[in-house]
Amino acid sequence: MSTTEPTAARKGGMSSLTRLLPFARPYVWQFVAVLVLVIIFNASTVLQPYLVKIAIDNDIATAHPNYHGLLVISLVYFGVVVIGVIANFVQIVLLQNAGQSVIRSIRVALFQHIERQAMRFFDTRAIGRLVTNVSNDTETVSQFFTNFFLSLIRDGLSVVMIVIAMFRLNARIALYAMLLIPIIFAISRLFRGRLRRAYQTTRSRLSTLNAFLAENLAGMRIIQIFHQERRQGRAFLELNQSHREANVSEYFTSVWFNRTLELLGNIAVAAVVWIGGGSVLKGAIEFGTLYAFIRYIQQFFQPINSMTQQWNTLQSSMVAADRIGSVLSIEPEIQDVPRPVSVNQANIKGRIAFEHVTFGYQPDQPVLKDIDFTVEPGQFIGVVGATGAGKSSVMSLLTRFYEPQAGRITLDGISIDAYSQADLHAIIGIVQQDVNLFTGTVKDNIRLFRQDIPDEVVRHAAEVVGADRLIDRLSKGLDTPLYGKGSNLSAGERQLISFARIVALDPRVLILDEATASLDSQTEELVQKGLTAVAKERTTMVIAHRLSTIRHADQILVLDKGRLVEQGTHAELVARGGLYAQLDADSGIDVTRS
Ligand SMILES: Nc1ncnc2c1ncn2[C@@H]1O[C@H](COP(=O)(O)OP(=O)(O)OP(=O)(O)O)[C@@H](O)[C@H]1O
Repeated sequence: MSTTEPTAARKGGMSSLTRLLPFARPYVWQFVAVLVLVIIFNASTVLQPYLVKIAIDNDIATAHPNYHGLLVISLVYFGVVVIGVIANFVQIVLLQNAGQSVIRSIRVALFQHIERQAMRFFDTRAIGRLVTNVSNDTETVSQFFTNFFLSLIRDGLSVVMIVIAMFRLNARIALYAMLLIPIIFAISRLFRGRLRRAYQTTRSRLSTLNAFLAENLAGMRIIQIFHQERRQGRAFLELNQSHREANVSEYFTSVWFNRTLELLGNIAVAAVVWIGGGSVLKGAIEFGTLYAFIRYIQQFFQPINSMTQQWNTLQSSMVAADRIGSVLSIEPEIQDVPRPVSVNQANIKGRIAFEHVTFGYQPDQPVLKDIDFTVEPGQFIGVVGATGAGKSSVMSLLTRFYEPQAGRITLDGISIDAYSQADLHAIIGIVQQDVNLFTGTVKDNIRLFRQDIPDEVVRHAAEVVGADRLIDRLSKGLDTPLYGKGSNLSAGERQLISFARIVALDPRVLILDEATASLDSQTEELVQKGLTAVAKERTTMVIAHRLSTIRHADQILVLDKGRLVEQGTHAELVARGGLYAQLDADSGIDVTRS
């Protein structure tokens, strides 16, 4: 959170908070029950001084002390306290349960919403920021549903009940007490801005500290290799120092505020003792009434203090709700058509056609221009071209991660837009150079947590790509846990897992995006053999830096600056003497660097 939150964000925050209210709908009865329990608890608190007053006036400070009446009042007092404690306990449990359930729903909805976004969404956003949205911002909003909501009803009701009780006891002293309200209001106003600024500064410095920590932990290897430990240590110290100062200052402001209210409370008690004591001496009011007044004045400050503190909660919840709302309001750029074609995986042939496709990540800067080619079912296609020629972009369009500005892409003669994205992604499988592994076991990563894929299939997939030797070496075989992104494996080993994954998931169309780059030549040969066997039954498109990988392809597409400049078999293209032939002359060399 920045130190100066934009006013617009705060203004929009209230409506963002209201937009999150539907998440609370399933728990409305729990909130109603909380309300009832809060009333019971408050009534118990307000009743206690009144019962003591009755005991003093009727049974103690009277000419005829009444022991029996005292016992009855004591028992009633005890009963009232017990009811209050039970009501308070159940209310806290119910409210926390409802509040946390609301947050769980918001978090899941937010995550699922982010999952549905097209790639452009992720291109333009820092992942760290989205993580903050899903974890911290939802946490902050949860305080609205628990602390703020509770304070509003509990403390608001307390104040009202105490005021009523005071007026019922003695209207004159109650009116004097009401003089406190504008004073409390002025003090709260004075501190409100300071408290908010102090709170926001602490939050902002904490998030800077977290970002620094996350970045440095992820880049520890670079820090150590370049001897930056001391410098980063000093930078971390400075961040912690500024966080410490902000925290102390926040605490200081809050203590100042509380103590000022406490002082005012004590001055008010002294005034009541003076005014009320005088009335007792004159016999205008009873001693018990004075006692009750003193207790009410003390009780009066607690809810007001608490409500003022909740002002911060409301402010931060509004900012957080606004940030959540701004993500939730982004409609996924790429959506399924209302009635996608129904797909039977077994009947998919895997014929792919690009029809005059033009595409740019920025619409006015095309990176693919008028791309037109057809891949017949079961063909093995190589795609080559220099760095930035557009090879990966072709694959991103085929998987519908992005949509072309012009032209059409079809699968088995049907535009890929007509398929649901879930079906399309089940038909087309991709292996990239950067392998993404998830926290879980080797098996989880091969079958991508799909429990319907049996162990035998996973093992067979590993054997096909030669990953079985690796797995046999691991301490627990397929059940070996992989740490953060598979850091306990080498780059090549991670790649083998991703090859096994594609075999296990069995897509009809296979895309290998420079996938064998991390493998040594011996392992690559093994993987190639396995993949050739797998590729036989399906359409395969391979982006290759090394021409040897695609020499035997049925067709090779040569891209140059976003255009498809040549197309044919290796022999045809070499004979043609164009760009491919030039690349081939450097055969064995990484063609992107040629
Ligand atoms: N997500 C993106 N947002 C904006 N521009 C992008 C994005 N991805 C790629 N580009 C640009 O599009 C062009 C084509 O990139 P692409 O990744 O398709 O090339 P490539 O042939 O696969 O390159 P390489 O061999 O280096 O992987 C490049 O100019 C690149 O800078």
